[in-house]
Amino acid sequence: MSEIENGQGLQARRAAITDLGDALRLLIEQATATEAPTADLLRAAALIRQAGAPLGERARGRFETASADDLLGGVRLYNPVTGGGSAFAPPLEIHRDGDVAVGSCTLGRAFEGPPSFAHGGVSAMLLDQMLGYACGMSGHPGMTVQLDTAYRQPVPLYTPLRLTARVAAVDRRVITATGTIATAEDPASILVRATGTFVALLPEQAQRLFGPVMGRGR
Ligand SMILES: CCCCC/C=C\C/C=C\C/C=C\C/C=C\CCCC(=O)SCCNC(=O)CCNC(=O)[C@H](O)C(C)(C)COP(=O)(O)OP(=O)(O)OC[C@H]1O[C@@H](n2cnc3c(N)ncnc32)[C@H](O)[C@@H]1OP(=O)(O)O
Repeated sequence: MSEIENGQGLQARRAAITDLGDALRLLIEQATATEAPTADLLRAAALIRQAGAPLGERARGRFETASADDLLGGVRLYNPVTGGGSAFAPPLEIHRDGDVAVGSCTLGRAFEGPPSFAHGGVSAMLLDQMLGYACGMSGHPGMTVQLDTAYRQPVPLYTPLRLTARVAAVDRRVITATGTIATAEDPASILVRATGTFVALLPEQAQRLFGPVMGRGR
């Protein structure tokens, strides 16, 4: 894509993707929290369809990575958990602190399960990402083959959260990682704990699963 062949164009595109993601996340928050009159809902639906139409004119296929992504460099702008371009992502921000991955995010209304608290599947999704990041960070990237979650207390919406993950054991291709969710205000009170098992892919497994994607050379 010639538009992003120079680095400046790439930075501008990534910033624009994140700007669009911010706008979409605001829209989702407004749309899930709204009690506006019914006529306003219909008007908004029509305007949103109109606004989105140009985006559909050039779309990538299933096996094409986004031109602004850098798969091997770990840049995934549409990751549904961490991606700044994803309407669906909180987004979760993760950084490394020694051998621990530390994450932060705040969940809005769209992630609600029990009234005023997060859906359990959302907590599992956040922890899967955290554990996967800890595996990659430790030099043992793998795919999740099992994820066990213990829900000790509900996770509140509209509250800054602090997540952690670390690798507990590596046995040849099998990596075990553990993680937690707490509020940023009270990080010692663990709301959700998870233990995940990850498997490092054999070359033939990687080829079978990701060959069609990697073949495109991005
Ligand atoms: C890619 C390079 C990246 C470089 C990254 C560097 C830094 C990156 C930093 C951060 C990365 C950031 C974030 C990470 C992102 C996301 C996290 C989310 C990850 C996911 O969300 S990913 C999607 C969900 N995930 C799947 O979609 C997997 C479906 N699955 C399969 O595709 C197969 O399952 C496969 C191919 C994985 C394995 O193939 P298979 O199943 O045939 O297993 P195989 O024979 O190869 O066994 C090998 C050993 O695993 C043991 N084993 C198997 N299952 C087990 C279990 N349940 N419990 C305990 N051990 C188990 C066996 O017992 C054996 O152990 P042993 O070797 O000791 O005998």
